[in-house]
Amino acid sequence: MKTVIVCDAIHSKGFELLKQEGVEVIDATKVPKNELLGLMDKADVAITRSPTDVDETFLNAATNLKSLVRAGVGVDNVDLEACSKRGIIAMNVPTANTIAAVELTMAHLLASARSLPQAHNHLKHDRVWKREKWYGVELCGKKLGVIGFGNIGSRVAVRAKSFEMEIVAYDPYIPSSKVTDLGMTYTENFNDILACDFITIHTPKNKETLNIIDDEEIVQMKEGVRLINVARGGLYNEAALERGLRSGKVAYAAIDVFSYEPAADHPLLEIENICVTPHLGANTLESQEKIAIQAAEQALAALRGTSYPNALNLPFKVEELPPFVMPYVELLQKMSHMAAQINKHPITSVRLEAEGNIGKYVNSMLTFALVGSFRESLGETINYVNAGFVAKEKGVKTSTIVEPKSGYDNKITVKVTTEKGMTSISGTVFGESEQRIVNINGFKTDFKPKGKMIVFKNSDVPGVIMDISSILAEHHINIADFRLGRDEHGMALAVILVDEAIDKHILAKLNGLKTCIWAEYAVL
Ligand SMILES: NC(=O)C1=CN([C@@H]2O[C@H](COP(=O)(O)OP(=O)(O)OC[C@H]3O[C@@H](n4cnc5c(N)ncnc54)[C@H](O)[C@@H]3O)[C@@H](O)[C@H]2O)C=CC1
Ligand SMILES: O=C(O)C(=O)COP(=O)(O)O
Repeated sequence: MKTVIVCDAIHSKGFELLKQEGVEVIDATKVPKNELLGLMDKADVAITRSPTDVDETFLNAATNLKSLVRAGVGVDNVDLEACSKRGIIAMNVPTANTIAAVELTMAHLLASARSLPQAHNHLKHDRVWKREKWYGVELCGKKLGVIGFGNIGSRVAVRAKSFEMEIVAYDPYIPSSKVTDLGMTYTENFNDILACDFITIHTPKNKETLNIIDDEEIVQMKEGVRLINVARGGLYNEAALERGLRSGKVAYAAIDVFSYEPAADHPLLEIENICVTPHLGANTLESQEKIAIQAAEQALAALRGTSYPNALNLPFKVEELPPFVMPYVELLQKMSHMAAQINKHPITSVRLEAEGNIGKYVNSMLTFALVGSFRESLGETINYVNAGFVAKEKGVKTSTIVEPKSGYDNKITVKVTTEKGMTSISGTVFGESEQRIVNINGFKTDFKPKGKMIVFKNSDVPGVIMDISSILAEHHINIADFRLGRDEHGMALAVILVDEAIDKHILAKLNGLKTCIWAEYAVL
């Protein structure tokens, strides 16, 4: 039975869904992280949240892991490259907690304007009624700098605009119209953000965004600026933030995330003018229910191998390939698998050539050629995630090229080269999905890439078909189809589709025929 391990707390609906589908579920949500490693070898799929670091140690323990679902957005604590090298498909659940994080940001924005937690504590815990101590500022008319205008940042901006704030957005990876169409200001100049009254950040944490706000930036900010971070700890350098807050340059900070978590002993907690929450961005009932259901659905899809929604480390995005490409990728994988079967030697290069519109997708398609080519020697251990790494590790050269049309609307050719020579197979798709192999090593042919087949190269002389059919008849092998291609140098290549499997003795007999140059067997 397939096993899913749930490493961090998720809503019970996620557990229910997994159990309902009959998979074994290990509930490791209360297991200490050092003991979790001891359970990891049982899991085919793991569901994690931010408390579980998916690093080399975790992955070394997860010897059977095939997929990982991060039940949330941020994957800064998931080593995607290490997953890819192991062929583990990593997915996240990118939008189910958007609103939860947006609304927490709004709460922090308002709390920072009016020092809500401090006023609350003063009254409730100190029992002091001192209205004059708690003068805040208004959001209305103030500038809000938004760093990162994705799912969360853009929605925070829309809500803040309805509070009559002026929005200035910085995000070099989006078209400016995404901002300007909303009547907001788009800037490429980070100084425009530093000139704002409030600044909120909503980017992923990576090399580029780590410490994006440091001492140098704080110096340039307005006196009394207010900073909000509901994205990731470390985007604002925490030591610099502490200095800014202590000096009064930063009037207030509202922080949900820390560079290390749990952060119950964090130096920022010592500071007065701050509102902190323990990474609550995604913690609404609605969001957790949605995330758990989606994470469970993604885990189940991955277990079935049917799809990998929101996969992060596939070298292509299946959703981005137009439907007409899909039969070609399937065909390409079969052609490459066939090439590797009829030329069973260590592969030195894989080349993909394309003609017609399909040429636009040639780079995304290369992965399928690699998976097909390695399937014969590596079996199920090769997949779309690790194919590129395996090729690199084995020193297999890869290349793609778009060629001018040669008669077909679209045509793809895979050239698999081994130490013994190159095998070239071309194919096309008729109508919406009729896959056909149309050329093998320069010999024209036309057959569906399906089933058991003998590929037979011979001198083009009379009697060959008879010789082949009598050997097959002798072994009670039924011929389902026979396709013959000839060249102008007196050679021919036949593809003989058969109903029964061909063993090595039959193949040896075929190879022993006088007219035979070589005969190989392939199953697609
Ligand atoms: N506190 C919490 O519990 C939660 C935190 N998050 C975090 O919030 C952040 C944003 O999440 P989403 O909006 O869902 O992600 P998203 O992927 O939709 O948006 C991120 C945006 O940041 C932009 N960006 C990337 N590098 C940038 C750079 N150097 N400068 C400016 N912009 C840059 C991207 O172009 C993108 O538009 C993530 O770090 C995520 O992990 C998300 C959900 C809950
Ligand atoms: O989705 C995110 O990026 C979050 O930060 C939420 O994290 P969590 O699942 O609550 O540990």
